[in-house]
Amino acid sequence: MNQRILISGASIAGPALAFWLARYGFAPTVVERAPRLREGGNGVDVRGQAVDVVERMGIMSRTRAAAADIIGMSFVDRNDRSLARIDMRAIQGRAASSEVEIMRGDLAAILHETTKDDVEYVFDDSIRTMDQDDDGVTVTFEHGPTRRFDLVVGADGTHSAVRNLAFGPESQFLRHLGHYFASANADPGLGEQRWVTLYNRPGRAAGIYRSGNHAGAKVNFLFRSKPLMYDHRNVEQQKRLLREAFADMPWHVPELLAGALTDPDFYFDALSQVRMASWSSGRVALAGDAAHCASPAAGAGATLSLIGAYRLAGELAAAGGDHRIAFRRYEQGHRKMVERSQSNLFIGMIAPKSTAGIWARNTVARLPLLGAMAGVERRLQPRLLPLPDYGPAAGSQPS
Ligand SMILES: Cc1cc2nc3c(=O)[nH]c(=O)nc-3n(C[C@H](O)[C@H](O)[C@H](O)COP(=O)(O)OP(=O)(O)OC[C@H]3O[C@@H](n4cnc5c(N)ncnc54)[C@H](O)[C@@H]3O)c2cc1C
Repeated sequence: MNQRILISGASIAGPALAFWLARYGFAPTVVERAPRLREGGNGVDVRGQAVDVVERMGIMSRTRAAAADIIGMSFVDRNDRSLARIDMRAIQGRAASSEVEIMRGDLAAILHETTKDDVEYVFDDSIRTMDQDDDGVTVTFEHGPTRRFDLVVGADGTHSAVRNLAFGPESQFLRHLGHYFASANADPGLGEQRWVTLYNRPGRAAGIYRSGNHAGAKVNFLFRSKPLMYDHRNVEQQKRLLREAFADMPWHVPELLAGALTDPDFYFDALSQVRMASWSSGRVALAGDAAHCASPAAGAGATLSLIGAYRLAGELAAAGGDHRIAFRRYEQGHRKMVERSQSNLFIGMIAPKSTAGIWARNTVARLPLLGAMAGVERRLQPRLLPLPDYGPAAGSQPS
């Protein structure tokens, strides 16, 4: 039952889901709009239960070997004098745990490399229409021929095309968090190795992210703004908005901007959350940011995607491919963790609204108690449902 599964999106959620589906005997196909695997983005965290998922996938040693090894954030003034530092390893409890921060592109590459022999990947294409009936879904594509699948999963990010087709326009589900974020590859020859160096003006932050395992750097920009009207697929419009927002900013911003605006992997988006009452509609389900983006400000996107993909595939296997049972159980198992992550934002710390706010942030950052306070807060978090073990014995295999 329900053997052929189409997944839209080849970033983190899509390939992770394909991995587990192939492991359980399903036949996944991944369609990705970009002509190749996208390499952009900063470090993403593999935390909590996602560590177990990555270990069960057998890719933990590769993931750890590619770790970005970031220590924390260093706040500087316009003359590069240090104002304060935050050791993020202590705050996240990373130093004494097996959790990993890894460049998003490196994690995507590991997932793709691990799955490419067992999974059909189609790059440079996108779903155009989906037509569900009792037995399956007929899918037409922008370029390829019409095909028939048993199930479709949208793992195509915050602006998911699958969600648009099956659930309606994104305006119903996207919650704007009052900021825009951009990231690009550039090497201005600035910033400290293994630190994110940040310069602030009220409501704006420009930064250099220099990981421990890459020669180049990532440059980042965050600015406060009410919702802006632009086409999220039009990169030139996004670049113009970024240029305008940072036009008068001192420090090294002019050269960071110059580098970012010429990078082909330039990434720009609103900080927003996806909130939905349900993650499935008939034979179509959503995974990762498409279902429940917590925003880069939560630092949980990759973790949630890895866990959600594990649960979705595992529930399908456990239910013998019955999507009605599996989609319900996937949601029951995963939602609590999503809600917890969506309420855990730290935007205010990165781009305080006012000069006084920047001063207060720097003062708090100098307190030695910050790591201990975060540890207490972590221990007070509500307990999550344990990660199920969906071995082949957990349920019947698809026939
Ligand atoms: C280039 C890039 C840079 C990022 N940078 C950061 C960052 O710096 N910090 C951070 O916290 N998060 C970043 N993210 C988001 C982060 O990857 C996610 O929050 C998290 O890893 C969950 O991933 P996901 O697979 O659900 O979605 P995403 O990582 O958003 O991936 C969605 C995938 O679907 C593809 N896609 C989109 N539309 C279609 C379509 N119509 N048809 C087929 N494929 C489609 C996209 O090209 C992409 O590969 C970035 C994402 C991308 C794609």
